[in-house]
Formats: sequence, C-alpha cells, structure tokens
Amino acid sequence: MKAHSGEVGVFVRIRPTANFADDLIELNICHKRDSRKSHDSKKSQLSCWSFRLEGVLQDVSQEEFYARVCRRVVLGALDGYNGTVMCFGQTGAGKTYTITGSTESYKQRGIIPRALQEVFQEVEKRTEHAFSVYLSYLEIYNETLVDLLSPRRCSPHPSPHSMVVMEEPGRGVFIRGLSLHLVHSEEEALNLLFEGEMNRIIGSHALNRNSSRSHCIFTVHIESRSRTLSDAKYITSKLNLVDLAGSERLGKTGSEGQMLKEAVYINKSLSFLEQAILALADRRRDHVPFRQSKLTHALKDSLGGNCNTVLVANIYGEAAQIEETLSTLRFASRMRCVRTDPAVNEHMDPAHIKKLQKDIQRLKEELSICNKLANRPSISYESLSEAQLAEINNQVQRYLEGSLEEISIVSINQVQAVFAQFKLAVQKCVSGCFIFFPLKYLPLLPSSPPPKEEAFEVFKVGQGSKINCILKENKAVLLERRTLLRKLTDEVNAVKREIDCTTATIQQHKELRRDQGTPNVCIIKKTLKGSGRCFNLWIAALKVPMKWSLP
Ligand SMILES: Nc1ncnc2c1ncn2[C@@H]1O[C@H](COP(=O)(O)OP(=O)(O)OP(=O)(O)O)[C@@H](O)[C@H]1O
Repeated sequence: MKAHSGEVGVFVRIRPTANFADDLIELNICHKRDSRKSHDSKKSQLSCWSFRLEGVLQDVSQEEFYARVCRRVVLGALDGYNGTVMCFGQTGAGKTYTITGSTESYKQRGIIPRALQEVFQEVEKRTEHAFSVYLSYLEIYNETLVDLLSPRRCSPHPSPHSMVVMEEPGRGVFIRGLSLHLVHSEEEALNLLFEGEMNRIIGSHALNRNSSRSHCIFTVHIESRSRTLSDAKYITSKLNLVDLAGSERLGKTGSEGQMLKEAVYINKSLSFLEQAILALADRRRDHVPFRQSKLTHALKDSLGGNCNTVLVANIYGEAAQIEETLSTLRFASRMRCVRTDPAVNEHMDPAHIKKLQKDIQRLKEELSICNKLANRPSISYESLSEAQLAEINNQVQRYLEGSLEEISIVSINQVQAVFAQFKLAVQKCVSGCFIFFPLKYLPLLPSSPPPKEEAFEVFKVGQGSKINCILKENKAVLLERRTLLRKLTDEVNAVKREIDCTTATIQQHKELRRDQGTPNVCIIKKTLKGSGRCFNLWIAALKVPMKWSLP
C-alpha cells in the first residue's frame, strides 16, 4: 500500500439524531478554493464558520465507516507503517461507539474488532511473510497509567505507578511496564479486547449513561519477517486505536465529587492535547509540549511524523450542543494542518547480525590459517578507512599522471580500491570527461591498443625498468669480454706466427745440422687469461742459440 504523505486525515462523524439542526449546520462538499473563499467572506460574520475536512459521515453504518476511514490505516500497519485512528469529541458524541462499537449486535462492532479481523485475514493471505501480532491496552485515568490487560490485575496490590512513558532511539515512544500479549487468532485477540473493556472505568452522567472517564489506547503491535528472503531485515508497526475521554461542560453533565474530579482531569489533558496539536501544526515552532501530560507524551509518535494518522471528530448534530460541536470542529481543522510523512519501520535483527559477525570472524581465522599454510605474508582483509581510501585514490591519480612509479598495496581491499579507481578513470576518459594521461600511459586505455615496440618502451621505463637495468649491465659485461677476447686472439695469432717462423727456422737448422751435431730443444708453457677464462697454450719451441734470429 502506498503511504499517504501530507496531512492528517480528518473525518467528522455525526451521532444520529431525530433533531438534526439543519438550520445551524450545513454539510457541504466544496472545491478547496471555494471553501476558502466562503471562509473569508464569512470572517466578518462572527456567527458563521466553515471547516474544511476530508469527509463528513452522517448515518453511515459501522461497516461503511470502517471501509472509508480505517481500512487503509490498518493495511498500512501490515506493510510496516505506524497508524493511528483517534476519536475526539464531546462526551456522548459516539467515540466509544466508533472505536469499540456496541455489543448489541455483531453488525455494530466498531473499529477495533474490525481491524483485528482484517489483520488476521491478511496474515492468512500474506503467506510469504511470518507475522507476529501482540496487543496492549492502556488506560490513562486521572493522569495515571493503567494496564487494562495486566496479568497482575487480580493481585490484591496492583501497582499502577510502575508504568512510565519512555522514549528510546530506534524504538520511539513506549510504555515501560505495559504488558504485551502475543495473539495467534482473531478469537484470541477479541477475548483480550473484551477483558480490557471489562476493566475500563465507566461513569454515568446526564449526557451519557456509560461515559468513559479515561483515555484508552488499544495498540496492535505487528512484526513481520519474510519467509522467502533469509535476510536480517524485519519490519514492525504500531496500530494505535485511541478512544479519548469526552470533553464536558460541567454545567451540562452535572458531574459532582469523583466524577467532577475526573472531568477536570479530562478537560485539562484535552487542552494539553490541543496545545500539542497547535504546536505540531505550526511549522515555525520547533518545540512541541508533549511532556505536559501522560496522554500527549504517550501519543508523541502517533499524532504525526512517520505515522498514518486519522482523526475522527465525533459530534452531535443538535442545536443544544452547537458550542461543543464548534469546539470539536476547530480542533479537527487544526489537526488537518499537522504534517505526516509515513515511513516503513525497517530493522535489522540483532541476533542475525551477531550470527553474521561470528561467521565473518570464523572465515577470517580460516583464511589466516590458509595463508600461513600457503606461506603467504599476512594479508589484511580489513575494510579501508576513509583516510586509506583517500590515500589510494591519491596514489592512483599520481600514478596515472606519471609522478609515481609504484602503488603500494598490502591488502586485498586496496587491490579492489585501486581497480575501482582505474575503472573510474577509464570510464571518465571514455565518456569524454577530461583527465590527463601522459602519452606513455595511453596504452592503458582499451580503446587504443598500442604497437608492440611502443608498449615495450613503456614497459621499459615503467614496470620493467629494473629488468631493463639488469639487461643493460649484462650487455656491458658482454662487451668488455668481447674486447678481451679480441685482444687474446691477436696475441694467439702473433704467437702462432712466431711458431711458424720458428718452425721454419728449425727446419732450416735441422737441414744445416744434419751434417754438424745434436739439436737443443725444450717445452714452453704459456698461460693466457682473459674474459674470466683460462686459455692454456702449449707451445713447442726450440731454444735457439743467442745468435739465432727470426727471419
Ligand atoms: N453512530 C451511532 N449510531 C448509533 N448509536 C450511536 C452512534 N454514536 C453514538 N451512539 C450511541 O450514543 C451513546 C453514547 O455514545 P458513546 O458512549 O460512544 O459516546 P462517547 O463519545 O464515547 O462518550 P464519552 O466520552 O462520555 O465516553 C451510546 O449509547 C451509543 O450507542
């Protein structure tokens, strides 16, 4: 169901009477602008008032009333929106009849039993969700909080003072000490409603034989969890059905003694309610006096805010009650100015969160054992702080600009952050946003694949710079060795030439000596070193006489 944001829904219900004051009360359904016009034109005539309301219901059945005014609030509560239906008006005008209904016939049952029926019918229909429904029934009598469903009610010393209106962030307003009752069916819920009704304080005066002497808040607390999604989210809502005590003119009701005291309390708390509504309706005011009375404090988050709120103004249609009717309608039109902004009450299940946290811890431990076994240095899996993210972004930016050679990475999350930044930079570039890329980094862009040689050059000055250095060093060593080898070859060739000459000379001597005597021969060992290797050359030479010379 879509939430109705904006104003509080305000409806008027007229108690049936044979003496409807047609000459005093005119029921008009006007276009908004026309209605304002008529209001302005009648300002000067003090005896005429015009009120703009969402609907006026006269002689409507309980069924039609529920369908037109309450159904959307009840269905909203099943969707997770808080809802409030509140009956306000003069004593005897039909508030209890509207909220609870008459026990005379099933047809005359009021909003509460119909809402309970609707809730359990919907619970049956919405099989994809598991619903929990709890009920509470609070009475505020002479500024005292009373639990109408308290299990301790029958005890000889029930303690009404142990209940307190509390506020907690995330929980809103609640009554500490008020009993909550889990109910599984409409029947169980109705039994509790009747039990609470029996405990209400009723008095009798001239205008109402069964006058409620207190304010009553019947609350249906709904919690729903998805059966199909196993997530930690769940929604809650409160449906408040409020039967306010009736305002009364003491002269008319003739209240005395205890009844008079009750009437004073009732009128005072209703006046505080009016003050709170005035403040809520005035957008310039930032303080709303909710704590002036138990009633306003208990209803703090049920009068506007994130709640679907409906006010039913119960009035008499008789001339004798015209003053009270005017006062009720004034309150109703003020209530219309209260802004609402209904929102679903979504929560995270603390037990589920705890379980997930435990799972994460266990997985981290397993991962750390795996890393140890795989001889990997300790890798951090912690998520990055704002400062760490900013540092990574800065490094990526400098890397892209060419002022940083390497991005230091020590964790998996940093790798992800770096990739995310690269992706962002590429996306910006592709989508036409200006970003500075030096020429050598352009090959990073998928839209312009570089030639191999160019890519190698980029590699040599970038990531491959170390390898390039080693390559250069090795080249220098090889060059040095080549020079040495050339020198050695020259030497060997010279020696060889020497040997050839010597051999030729020996040959000549041999031929000469063949007739003269024995030759003088020895072995010369010559060692040459070069390029880290030893070249041993064994050279046979002849010791020639000093007088011997090369040709
Ligand atoms: N719309 C209605 N149709 C039939 N009977 C009604 C209607 N409204 C009120 N009544 C009857 O009028 C009488 C007074 O109504 P009810 O007790 O609901 O008034 P009330 O506003 O709750 O008064 P109080 O503030 O004193 O408790 C009851 O007998 C009730 O049945």
